[in-house]
Amino acid sequence: MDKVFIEGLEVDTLIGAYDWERGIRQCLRLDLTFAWDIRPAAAGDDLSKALDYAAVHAHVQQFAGAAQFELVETFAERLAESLLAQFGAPWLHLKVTKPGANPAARAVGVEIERSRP
Ligand SMILES: Nc1nc2c(c(=O)[nH]1)N=C([C@H](O)[C@@H](O)CO)CN2
Repeated sequence: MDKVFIEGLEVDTLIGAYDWERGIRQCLRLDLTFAWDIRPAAAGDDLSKALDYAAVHAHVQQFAGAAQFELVETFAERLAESLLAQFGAPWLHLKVTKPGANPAARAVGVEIERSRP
């Protein structure tokens, strides 16, 4: 299956399990890959048949703006559900990185693959 991807998308959200994190917003970096047959869009040079990565970006920003999760796991799981339902892709891979969460590491986070039920 073909893929449509967005790499290194940065969003601000309320995220964290510790008390000091509940009153601030932090950056998460997202790498998203969707399974998507690009041939119909390419055949007609037609955005309406493409998985519009600008629309995906807007959806992710709105989601992150409203989210208040403690764990990156919850953020990833709920965002994956929301994206699959909204855009109708059959499958996605999502990596959520929380930069700076662990000063001893370059980055920490989670990586998931989910399919549309
Ligand atoms: N597996 C996880 N471990 C931790 C998380 C998390 O979301 N998933 N979160 C924290 C804290 O919020 C930390 O990021 C603060 O720097 C600790 N461990």
